Amino acid sequence: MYVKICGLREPGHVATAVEAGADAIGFVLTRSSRRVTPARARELASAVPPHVLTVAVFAGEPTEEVRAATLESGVRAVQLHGEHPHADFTALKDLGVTLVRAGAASTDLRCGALDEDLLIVDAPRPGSGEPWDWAAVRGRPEGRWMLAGGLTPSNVAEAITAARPWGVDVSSGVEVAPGEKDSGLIRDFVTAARAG
Ligand SMILES: O=C(O)c1ccccc1N[C@@H]1O[C@H](COP(=O)(O)O)[C@@H](O)[C@H]1O
Repeated sequence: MYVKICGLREPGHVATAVEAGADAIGFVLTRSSRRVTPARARELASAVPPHVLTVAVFAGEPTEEVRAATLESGVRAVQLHGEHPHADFTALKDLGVTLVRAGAASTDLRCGALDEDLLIVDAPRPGSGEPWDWAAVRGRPEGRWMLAGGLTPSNVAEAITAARPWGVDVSSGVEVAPGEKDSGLIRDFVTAARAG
């Protein structure tokens, strides 16, 4: 089970996620209580070993802004939320980073439909911590796809059973307050996801 921990802002939480065995770590570069600057994302990403994917998260920014922020942060993957045309993914190909498309269950559920490398199937309001009907997508997404939206250490096993994803992605569920991660919850989430 591939595990991504998103919305990290502090070096201690980055270290915890790496030690706990996360496969990917996300930095939010869009409007959010978890937002960090590209410079801060670079600082945080510099402590992440190469086997862990560093991801910059965007939601609706123009491609040129995404490109500039990605280069400045030095991350190895870009995650785009929202209604992006195929051309936006094509325009980012030359960056040589992993492209991640994120959308709700109503979007095209074939990973690679827009030339992305990974797909995230998320709640209607990304980053809200709101659970949704995970079972509704069971058997529908194709390829390498992660389930997100309202996952926590307590419910991730149930969500995996319901939706049968390739991976899982969490932000709110490992926080004690909006934007405030908790090391214990990060560890618990990775353990529960792997056991699920
Ligand atoms: O985490 C955010 O603040 C965020 C803001 C805008 C777009 C995406 C965001 N995060 C993504 O949302 C899900 C996690 O949601 P949840 O908080 O666990 O319910 C995940 O894909 C994050 O990368």
